[in-house]
Amino acid sequence: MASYLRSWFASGISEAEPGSPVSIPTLNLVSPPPSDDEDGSATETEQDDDIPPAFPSLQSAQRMKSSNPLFLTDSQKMPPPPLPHLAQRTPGVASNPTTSGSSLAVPPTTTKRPPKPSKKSGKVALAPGRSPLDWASLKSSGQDLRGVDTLLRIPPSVLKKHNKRDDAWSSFHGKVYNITPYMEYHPGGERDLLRVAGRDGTKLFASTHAWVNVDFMLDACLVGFLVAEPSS
Ligand code: HEM
Repeated sequence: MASYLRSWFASGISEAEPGSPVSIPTLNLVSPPPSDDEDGSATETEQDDDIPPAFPSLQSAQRMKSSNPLFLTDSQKMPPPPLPHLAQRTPGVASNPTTSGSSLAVPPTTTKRPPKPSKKSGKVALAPGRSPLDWASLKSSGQDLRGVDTLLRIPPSVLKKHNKRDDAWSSFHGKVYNITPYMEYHPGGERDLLRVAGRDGTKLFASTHAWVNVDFMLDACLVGFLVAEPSS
């Protein structure tokens, strides 16, 4: 192979042709060191060049010392694992995972129905035009949302009377608000809001959504301040 390449180089690239418009650089051939196939014993159709030499070398000390054979016969090799009994498997039926090791059946955790969400409390679908943004617009519209002319001093007995859907007051942190206009805008629904109608709702409010700023939400609905019951 190497001799063939050398002869090809020698014949193909020699000198630039005189008078040629393009000057082809001259390739100075350096004779390679003589190799084994120079003696003419190797033929041009030789196929062995790509086969690597044996490793460790056939005459190496490792081969001499070792009593174990480097290449195992088929009978000396470890047998392959047994094939799964696919033919005996019924499609759709879980095979015993302790004996088979695998299964295509649905995992048992997903066969149990998820619990239905509780409808007791939670976010409700607000009617069109009753979004938090609509509430903000209503608050700043200047419309009277208090229902009173001046701020009042309100004892619990008076607060108690305002406990209906169309006349609902509630107190939070000592301030009394008319929550009636907010009913349709409450993301938690009217029913939950009515639970605090006519009484102090501070505790229930805080346990439901302490992050909501009630004073900001209902500032336009302030009707007065909760006071102690007057002694008669
Ligand atoms: C008048 C005072 C109240 C105001 C201004 C108010 C305001 C709000 C606001 C702004 C939200 C939305 C919160 C959010 O998306 O993070 C909300 C949700 C809610 N509110 Fe109220 N709320 C009031 C009273 C109450 C009361 C007394 C209850 C009774 C339990 C209640 C129950 C709920 C519930 C269940 C939600 C839905 C929580 C959720 O799943 O996100 N709210 N409320």
